[in-house]
Amino acid sequence: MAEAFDVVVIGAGPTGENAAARAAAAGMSVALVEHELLGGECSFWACIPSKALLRPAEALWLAKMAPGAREAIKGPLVASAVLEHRDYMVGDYKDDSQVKWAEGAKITVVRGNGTLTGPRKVRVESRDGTVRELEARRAVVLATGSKPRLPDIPGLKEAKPWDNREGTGAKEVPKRLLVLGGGAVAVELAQAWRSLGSEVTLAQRGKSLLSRFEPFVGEQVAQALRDSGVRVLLGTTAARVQRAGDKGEVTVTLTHGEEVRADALLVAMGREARTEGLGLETVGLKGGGPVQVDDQLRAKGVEGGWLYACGDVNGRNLLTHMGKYQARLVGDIIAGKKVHAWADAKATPQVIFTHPQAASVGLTEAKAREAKLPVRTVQYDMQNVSGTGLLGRDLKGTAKLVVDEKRRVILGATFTGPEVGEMLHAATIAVAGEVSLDTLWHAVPSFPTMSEVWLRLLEAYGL
Ligand SMILES: Cc1cc2nc3c(=O)[nH]c(=O)nc-3n(C[C@H](O)[C@H](O)[C@H](O)COP(=O)(O)OP(=O)(O)OC[C@H]3O[C@@H](n4cnc5c(N)ncnc54)[C@H](O)[C@@H]3O)c2cc1C
Ligand SMILES: NC(=O)c1ccc[n+]([C@@H]2O[C@H](COP(=O)([O-])OP(=O)(O)OC[C@H]3O[C@@H](n4cnc5c(N)ncnc54)[C@H](O)[C@@H]3O)[C@@H](O)[C@H]2O)c1
Repeated sequence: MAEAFDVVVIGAGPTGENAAARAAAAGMSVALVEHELLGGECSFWACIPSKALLRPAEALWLAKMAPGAREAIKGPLVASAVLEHRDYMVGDYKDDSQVKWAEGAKITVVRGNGTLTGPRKVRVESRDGTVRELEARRAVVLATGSKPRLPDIPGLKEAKPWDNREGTGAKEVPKRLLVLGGGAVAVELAQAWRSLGSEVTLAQRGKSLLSRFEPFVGEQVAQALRDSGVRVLLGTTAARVQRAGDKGEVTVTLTHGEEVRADALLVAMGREARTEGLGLETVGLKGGGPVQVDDQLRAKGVEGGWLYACGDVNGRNLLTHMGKYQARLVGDIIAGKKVHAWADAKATPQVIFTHPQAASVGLTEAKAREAKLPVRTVQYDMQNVSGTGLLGRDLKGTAKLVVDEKRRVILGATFTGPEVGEMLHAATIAVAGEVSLDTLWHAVPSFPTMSEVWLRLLEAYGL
């Protein structure tokens, strides 16, 4: 006989954990199904380890910009200590603390692979072959995340390249690393492994890095990578890949004809929703792509509105904080609240944790113009505010606002520079809250912080 819960959540990454927590906090009984580690990709093989690898290099870079501290630095990063710090931050790849948290939140953890077997029905098969049948009285939430995309390039699969798991989890620093891709994973991990001593080449098919951001972001991050010794190749990608033996040198022939040899090859070419084998066809959906959802995160095309999908699996915004946002809403919606997800389309923030950092929220100028909005932009150099100069010599960056001229509200904001990620939330509040420029003029930034750039931007606008 099936075990009944109000809500069954499949996948215990940050999204599934939050959906389960919110539903449990509203008094519902919740089963959280996970076949690997509670905490998901983000905690063990993505956000946390990548940031743990990047932060020491950023701290060293900032110290080198501060006279007095600079002179105290006697050598490069100690790679073994950085890798140890990474292992500490991922809890040595154990999820004990998360299990404890789930128990405390009155969530029933069910270990095993979850598949839909029909409306409101989930079958969980554990590694030892034990099967548990679950039934959801109110809702099933899919939060199965995503997996790396491996393009069909001759020899690539056979060469056993690194994906984000080895890219964040490798125990040794490769002498030579080739990174394929030019998005967030590529730039962050290229910089991280370069800082640990690898000779890094990055090959990006497009003409710029980080193409979803304002164009100056990709240009400045490319320059920073080059300054730190990464060879950045734009407009080229792998045409063929060959590995000598099982663990030997890898040779990649790039589309412009050059051959690059490396000890490790990292594929950072985007991600795909994890929906195959999930039993979607048993409820009338197709597997293989993201689960299409409406603004209440309900799967489109499923009668009765009992199936939800949030986080990477619905393909709306592949970011932990956006998955968690959707998850909180799903918990509330199942509990009967009338809410919907609108920040996805209007006010999604993102920080790229390279040094310098890049941070943006809302629409870029190009996207706003594409949407035919009445756009005016203002831009200011971060180095011209006292806060930046005090943080260190020769630190630079750019701040840009995309303003809706008619409504005098900010549609999008982008910052580059040292630690600008921590400045982003002010912009997110302004964008999500549609705070008028005239009101923002009275939001006084402290002196001498980098946030004074807000004053300069508003002055540039004409206030
Ligand atoms: C290298 C890297 C760095 C990143 N850095 C950042 C960052 O700094 N900030 C940020 O916001 N985002 C970052 N991201 C993106 C972020 O990792 C994802 O957006 C986030 O992990 C999505 O969370 P999720 O819970 O939806 O999915 P996941 O984290 O993928 O979790 C899904 C869970 O479901 C489980 N699962 C899947 N199928 C089943 C099944 N059938 N049965 C049982 N369990 C199942 C999986 O084992 C997994 O635990 C990064 C991504 C990468 C690759
Ligand atoms: N700090 C952060 O917020 C952070 C960090 C890492 C990852 N993430 C998120 O995780 C997701 C995955 O990151 P990602 O960098 O893998 O994906 P991405 O979509 O950001 O970038 C993919 C890159 O691969 C290239 N590419 C795709 N297909 C290709 C092909 N067939 N041949 C050659 N090049 C190809 C694209 O041009 C692009 O540069 C993203 O949504 C990203 O935002 C976020």
